[in-house]
Amino acid sequence: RIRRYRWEVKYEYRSPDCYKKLVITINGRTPGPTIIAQKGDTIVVELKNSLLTENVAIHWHGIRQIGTPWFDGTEGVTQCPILPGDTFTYKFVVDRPGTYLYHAHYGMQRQAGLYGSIRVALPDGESEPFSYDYDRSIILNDWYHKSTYEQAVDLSSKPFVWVGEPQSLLIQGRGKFDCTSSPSIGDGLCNASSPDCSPYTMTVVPGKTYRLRIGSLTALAALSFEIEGHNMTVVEADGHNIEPFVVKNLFIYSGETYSVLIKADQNPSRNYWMSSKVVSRNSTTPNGLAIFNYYPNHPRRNPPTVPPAGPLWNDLAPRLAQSNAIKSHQGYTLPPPLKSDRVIVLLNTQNSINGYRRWSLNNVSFNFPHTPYLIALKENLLHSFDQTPPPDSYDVANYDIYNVANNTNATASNSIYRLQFNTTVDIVLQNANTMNAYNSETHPWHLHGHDFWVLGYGTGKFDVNSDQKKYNLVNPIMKNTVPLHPYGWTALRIRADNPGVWAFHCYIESHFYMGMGVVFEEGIERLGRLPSSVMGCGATKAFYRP
Ligand SMILES: O=C1O[C@H]([C@@H](O)CO)C(O)=C1O
Repeated sequence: RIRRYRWEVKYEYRSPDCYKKLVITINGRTPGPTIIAQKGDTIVVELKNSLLTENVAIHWHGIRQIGTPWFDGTEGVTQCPILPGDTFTYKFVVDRPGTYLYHAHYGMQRQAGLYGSIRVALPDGESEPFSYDYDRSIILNDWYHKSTYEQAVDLSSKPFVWVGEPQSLLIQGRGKFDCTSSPSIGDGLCNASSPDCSPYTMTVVPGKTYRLRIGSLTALAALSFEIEGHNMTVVEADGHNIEPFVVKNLFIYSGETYSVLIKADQNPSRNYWMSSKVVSRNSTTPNGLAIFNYYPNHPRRNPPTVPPAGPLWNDLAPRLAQSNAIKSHQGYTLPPPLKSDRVIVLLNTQNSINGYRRWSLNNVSFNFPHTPYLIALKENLLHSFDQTPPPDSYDVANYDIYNVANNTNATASNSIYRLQFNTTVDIVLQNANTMNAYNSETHPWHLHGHDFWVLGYGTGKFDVNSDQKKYNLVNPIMKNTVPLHPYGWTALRIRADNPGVWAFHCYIESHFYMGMGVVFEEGIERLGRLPSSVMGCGATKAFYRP
């Protein structure tokens, strides 16, 4: 079946957390419309860019784009940006059931509000290994009052200006900024009586079980999410069924999706708080709140209780425990190949390069190319990017991950990793100290075009000989986004079997902007002609035939 959407993308004034600012909407909405489809459907989105003076591109997060790598929507990697006034048509197949997302993938535009959910149902006659009465989706987000332009200029300045902690947390596009907390906002910009300025409400019928699909698209924050007084049974992660486990609060990193089952089995005469809280950073951002409304109570009636405080921001142990608890559901996820053909270890560091603050992998900080890689490779425009491959490892013996390193040898480059088609590749993410003493941060890493097996997490420096022996090769989960914990490592295995060019990057908007990503190419020679609609920029102008 073909599902067609016609979207117009625009800047409009909104007050999602009571503070009025320009946000990007789709057909007037942020979050945008939910795409609801069934496995095997073809999604066609005709996107009109009405941003007036700004380009755009949309990434379909978690959809592998098998056979359509040019519609992955990653500006600079798979396509030229969509110019203001242009209409671009994305067309791709949703080949697996599960919970996915979509969002802008141009600069840091995602955090301006251009995002939404994708829900893919099973084919008729098939059922999940769990049951529920109703299906709902929410997106968790954080929210800044500065525009992405101001942030981009700040981050690119000498000395750099950090974006800081977000002003609010949003649940399904709604939050509450305390207008009185900032006396400088006295000019009507902060309006607690705006109709936008009210919490999201999820209404439930007592006794029923809800499948809640939760996605996080925060620009910076790692979150803990909970529903006061209710346990959640986690059953799906990034589109894969997992062995169910029960939590009071769910840790969710930007770019991840989970399905949880919640039974509305508490005292039905009142409402309950839904709450999100920043973890892993000593944040000043107040918790995000929404209302879990038991029908027929009034949906706007506040719960009679103080909202849950959430876990301690700096308690790493329960976060590691949750990462380690996620195992694939027997019979639903293919086991990984037992050996890999290549191991790429990526050391994550914060660096100073020519006085600019950057993030690097193995001392190489990613620069976007002027010509999208997919087109450069297919059309043999190899002069358009650095052909020296980036390194497969770092100086493991001599690098101290626990100290501030001066990294004087870091460079910036737009080179890419070329993987041999149909090989098995291990990627080990290695965390380290930032440029501040005693500080290592959580980084959510997202891979385009693939799901990877998560073979393990560890603390300290990864050791090829001993740590590989501890890999879970029995029931590792497959995901597309995974946390790298402070001072830790995360080991992934992929099959390089999807012809195309794929970004792999930290999901923190400002970090990817500051160079925290790499790009993989595989099997490019197997692809047919590229659609001309993805061309027209950089060195590809000559190949564009409308
Ligand atoms: O990239 C970053 O910069 C700041 C901080 O290191 C600046 O001092 C921070 O927390 C980041 O994640």
